[in-house]
Amino acid sequence: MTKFKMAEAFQRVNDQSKKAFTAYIMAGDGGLHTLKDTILLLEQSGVTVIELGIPFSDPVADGPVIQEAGQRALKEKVTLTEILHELASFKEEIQVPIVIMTYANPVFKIGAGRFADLCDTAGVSGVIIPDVPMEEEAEFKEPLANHNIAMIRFVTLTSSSERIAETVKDAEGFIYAVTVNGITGARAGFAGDLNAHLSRIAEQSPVPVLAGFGVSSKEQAETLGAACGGVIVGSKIVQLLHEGKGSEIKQLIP
Ligand SMILES: O=P(O)(O)OC[C@@H](O)[C@@H](O)c1c[nH]c2ccccc12
Repeated sequence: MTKFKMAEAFQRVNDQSKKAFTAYIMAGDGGLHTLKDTILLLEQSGVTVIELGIPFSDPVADGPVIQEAGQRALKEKVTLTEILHELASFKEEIQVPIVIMTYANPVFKIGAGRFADLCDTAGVSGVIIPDVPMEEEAEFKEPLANHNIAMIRFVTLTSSSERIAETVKDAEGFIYAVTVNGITGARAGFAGDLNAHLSRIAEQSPVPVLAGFGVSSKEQAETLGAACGGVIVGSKIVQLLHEGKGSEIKQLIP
């Protein structure tokens, strides 16, 4: 059921002539007991997909806002297994598809097979592991595929056209199109030819292409979304939640 739930969510957005909006949050930031309410808030705000980050001690791609959220979550001592158990406990009450964003190490600790089983029990639709390149994805992807859970791939600004073609071929869930070189977090602006890059990927991709890194306003979401399937917003949402301003999240969605 799982990856199909995500495909249905994208279809619904498309039927309304809208673009997808994926919200990233850090599991355990504010305590694991807040997870359900945060997910329900995002669902009510109108997000299409939730990317649920797993705290990790060495988050190489995370910018300062996400790193700090990870530090707060690590202080709560929440583990990948606990997060997936917690998710399983209320999965019947949420509609919005969930994608788990974790570095490879927490998965290695429990094993890729057990990870896939726990994701399945938690009703997870997809998985993003940013430190696992396509060449090494098989050991994670196969057990996930047995449960119809998508393994999401990245395209970056420096990916060659051959690389892009290879990445979108058999892509699952969506393509994560990274909009800047570097780490996550707000940016003043984007490269002038970014929209051309995004639409080139979107033309070839069988699944939606979502642009992420540095998107922090509704205007940016609109501009980038015009060239592809939509956007992913992380740092801005993590910041708003931390400041107790979760009710403002809906204003970011075009
Ligand atoms: O925070 P930003 O700039 O809005 O970007 C999303 C990003 O934080 C989220 O998708 C993410 C969090 N950690 C990551 C690690 C790698 C790739 C992506 C991520």
